This record gives sequence, C-alpha cells and structure tokens, in this order.
Amino acid sequence: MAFYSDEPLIGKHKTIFDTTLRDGEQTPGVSLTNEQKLKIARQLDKLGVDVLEAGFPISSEGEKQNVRAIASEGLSLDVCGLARVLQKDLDACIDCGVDMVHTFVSTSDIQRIHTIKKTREEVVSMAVNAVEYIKDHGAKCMFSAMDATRTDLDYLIEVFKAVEGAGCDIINVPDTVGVMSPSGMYRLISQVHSNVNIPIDVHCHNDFGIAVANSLMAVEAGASQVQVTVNGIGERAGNANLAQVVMCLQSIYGVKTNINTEYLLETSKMVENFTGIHMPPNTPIVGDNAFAHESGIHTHGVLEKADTFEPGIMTPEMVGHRRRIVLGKHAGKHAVKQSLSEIGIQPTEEQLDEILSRIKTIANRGKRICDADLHAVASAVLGKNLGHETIKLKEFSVMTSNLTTPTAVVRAIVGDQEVTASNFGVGPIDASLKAVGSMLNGYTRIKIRDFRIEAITGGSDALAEVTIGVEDEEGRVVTAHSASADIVTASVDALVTAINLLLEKKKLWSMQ
Ligand SMILES: CC(=O)SCCNC(=O)CCNC(=O)[C@H](O)C(C)(C)COP(=O)(O)OP(=O)(O)OC[C@H]1O[C@@H](n2cnc3c(N)ncnc32)[C@H](O)[C@@H]1OP(=O)(O)O
Ligand SMILES: CC(C)C(=O)C(=O)O
Ligand SMILES: [Mg+2]
Repeated sequence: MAFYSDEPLIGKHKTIFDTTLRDGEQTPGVSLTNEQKLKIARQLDKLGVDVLEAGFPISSEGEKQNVRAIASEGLSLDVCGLARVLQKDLDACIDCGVDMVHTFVSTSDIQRIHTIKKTREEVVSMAVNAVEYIKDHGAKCMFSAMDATRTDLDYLIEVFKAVEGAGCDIINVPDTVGVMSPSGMYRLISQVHSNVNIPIDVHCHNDFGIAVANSLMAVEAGASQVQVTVNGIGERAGNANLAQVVMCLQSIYGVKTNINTEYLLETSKMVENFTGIHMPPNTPIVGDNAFAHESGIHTHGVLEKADTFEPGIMTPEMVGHRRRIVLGKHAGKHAVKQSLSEIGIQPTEEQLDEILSRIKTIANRGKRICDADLHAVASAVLGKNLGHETIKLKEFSVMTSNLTTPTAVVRAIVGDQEVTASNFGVGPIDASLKAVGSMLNGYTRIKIRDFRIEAITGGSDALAEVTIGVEDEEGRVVTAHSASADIVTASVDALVTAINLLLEKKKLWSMQ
C-alpha cells in the first residue's frame, strides 16, 4: 500500500492515550453517569486504546468511586487517574488502584504567576516530589508541564529533565490553550526529544482547529504517544479527535497502533448518545456524510471503483461505516439506476431520464430526496404501484397529559393479520413510534436512525414535515418523510412508509 507521508514512520508503533472520560468530560455542560463512564471504558478497551484516563479522583467522591470501578474492571488497557502535584490528589488516585497517575503543574509564567503563584524553583520541586511519591507507591507516572507550549523552552527542558531524574515513566507536552502551529510543534518536540530520554506524549487542544495536525507533527518529531478524545470533545473547542489521529497515523503515515478501527463509528455514536454532542454530517471518518456521494460525476466514479472519489487508503469498512449513494439535485442517471436496481426496478432509458428529471425538480424546491420519494416517482413514471404495504395502518391513538405517561395504541393489518399494539414513551411521538415498532415482532428489528421535524409553515397550526430513517439488523437504512399539521400523524406515517419500504428491500436483498 502507498502511504502519503515521509518514509521514516512507516511500520513504527505509536500508542493512544484516551482522555474522553477526563478532558472530554470537561466539555462545558457534559456530565456522564457512572454507568455511562463504565460503558465507554469497556468500549475503549474493545477499541484497543492503550491508556484510558478515567477521571480526576480528587474532584468529587462520585468521580473517585467511578475511577475505582473502572480500575477494577479488569480491562486490558492501563487505567490512569489525574492529579495536581498535591499529596491529597496523588493519594486519591492511588486509593483508586489505577495503573498510572498523571500529575501536572503549570510551567508557563502566565499560569504559574496568576494561578498557582509559585516560583519556578518551587514548581520544579513540587513536580519532582509528586513523581517520587507516585513511583514510591508502585504506579506508573506521567508528568505534564501544563501550558508547555507557552513555557520558556530552557525552563521547560529543565523541568522535564528533573522529573526524568525522579523516575518519571513518560512526559506529556500539552498545548493547553491550543496556540501551537504545526511547524512550531515539530520544533518543540524535536528539542524535547533531543534532551530527554523517556517517551514523549502530546496533548493538543483544538482552539484553532489544528489539534490533529499538531499531534501528527509531534509524532513526526519523535512523540511516541498521542492524547485524544472520542469525537474530539473536551475543554473549549476540544482535544485532538481520536478517529482522525488514528486514521491519519495508520492510513496516511503507515504507522501501527493497537486500535481496532472497525469500532471507530460505534464508539463515536456511543459518546454522541451519552454526551448529547452530535457530530456534524461532514465530520471526517464518523460523520454521516464521510462516505456519502450525491454528485453524479462522483457517484458514477464510485460505482465503478470506489477509490476514484474516496481516499482508498481509508474505506468505510475499515472504520465500521457504510458507503451511501444519496439522490438529490446533483445526482446523475448512474446513481438513479443503481438505486432503482436495489428495489428491483430496471427502467428503460427513457423512463430513467424521466425519473431523474422528476427527482431534480423535487430537489430544486430545496427538498431532500428520501428512498420513499424515489419509490413514489418510479411508481408514477412506470405507471404501476411498485410498493407492497406489509403494514396497513388502520388507526392510532395517543394519550398525553402533564399527569400521565404518554401512551399510544396502534391497530394495523400486518401481513394478513390484524394486530393491536401499545407502548409508552417520553412524549406522544416516542410512544407512538414505539407502539408501531411493537407490531413488528417476527418481521424485523428496526432502529430509528434519524428523526427530524421541520415546520414548513409558520404559527401553531404549521404544517410539519417529519423525515425518518430506519435501520435493520444489518445496518441498512431506508428513509421516508411525511407532512401533516399533526406532528404525531406525520411521524407515524413516515415511520410506516419507511418500514414498508425496508421490508420490500429486505425481500430483494435476500434474493440477491
Ligand atoms: C488543563 C486541565 O484540563 S487541568 C484539569 C482541569 N480539570 C478540572 O479542574 C476539573 C475538576 N476540578 C475540580 O473539581 C476542582 O477544581 C478541584 C477539586 C480540583 C479543586 O477545587 P477547589 O479546591 O475548589 O479550587 P479551584 O478549582 O477553585 O481552584 C484551583 C486550585 O488548584 C490549584 N492548582 C491548579 N493546578 C494545580 C496544580 N497542578 N498543582 C497544585 N495546585 C494546583 C490552584 O492554584 C487553586 O488553588 P487555591 O485554591 O489554593 O488557590
Ligand atoms: C491536564 C493537562 C494535560 C491538560 O488537560 C491540558 O494541559 O490541557
Ligand atoms: Mg487538556
């Protein structure tokens, strides 16, 4: 395989230090429950990260209990706890039974003078004492010179040499306020590398959007470990993004890591769900559009050979994603033909041109084209109803008030049987969609992948359009939408349409 980087890094091994549960959780407004933290820790272990920073035990009793719980999970990765260079912080980490204590102190003048109010000499001595204390207690030790990138270089090297002398296992160079340039980072790490003989780790913040670039330059200059967070969450604009750092290292540089990249998307989704911080569709690697194509020229190329308009050195399968062909304003006939063949339709050239033209007309009104739209357009152009309705909705009702749990009942013909199902939820839409899902026993298991409500008109009587995506057990997604002045009706209609189409597609997929 060809790598688009300088030869010296090919085949080298680098380790990944994940701080989603510590710096990631410092994202303003984010707070993870102990159960969520444990789930993320297990997921990161499955993903293959080398070190997991589980938290900052001194910060609260709950945090301490959680770090202790993660440390006693028996995970393959090393569990690390964060501590200031204060004995109570170090003890809190050691009490949790972590494998590694990560201790830090400010070394830049601006932080030293205005926050901890210590002299340079006092900082060196506090750092050395902390490292010795950690080593005396039998844990691995990482030392961070906080705000390293704004620290006087000679003094920074003096601090690092002092902690190395005290038995520190690995030093971390944090770009705490994200001000470093990539070339500046290369020079800084080169200097540290030529003065210190223990491994170097980097921790880059994303204030200017270059945390990943800075991390990669640090690796080029000799860093052996990178600190990252899932989805790049963290203080202010966040930290270097795990998926991006790992895929750049592996695919562009040919560097080896222990990451099982096929779990990257799954991990990203878990952290999105637990934190409520959702990735924009154009997020590299894990975004919904990371491997999606709408433009006709691109889609034609990709259908012939994916590498024509994708990096090739990184495929959707490598990161647990899926390639998607999206129909819309920019689509061409190859894409439409392919999408129709997936629902068993082989149009003539004339029909194909007409279907494409109608799709563009709809898209030109600013509309997204769902799978259900293609189906409807093709039915109209071919002059026959192509869809088979496995579910024929007869009625639904939903009850909600400030005093009751929203509860819905649906009645439908499913296959050739009349079925009534009920369910409850956090609101009337949730209850209704769950009730529809309950009718499907024995047919398929679906997950709602995407759910959006947009008001088409204004006012409290606005017409609302609901777009919904349903995913089957194999991760295949079908989309539909519906509009109504009643948002529950629009939601149920969209879901039933999407499920009917998914069931049709599944019949065809099983014959292929
Ligand atoms: C760059 C980073 O991400 S560093 C990690 C930042 N993370 C967090 O702060 C999240 C968790 N933090 C907390 O729960 C609290 O801040 C605590 C428990 C750590 C401390 O709480 P408090 O005692 O109430 O102090 P507060 O947070 O207001 O101020 C920080 C104190 O730590 C001191 N401090 C900061 N860094 C260090 C350090 N590395 N070593 C020693 N002392 C330090 C400050 O000088 C200040 O001390 P002071 O109270 O004697 O003036
Ligand atoms: C604790 C340290 C490493 C940190 O998060 C930072 O400097 O940004
Ligand atoms: Mg940080």
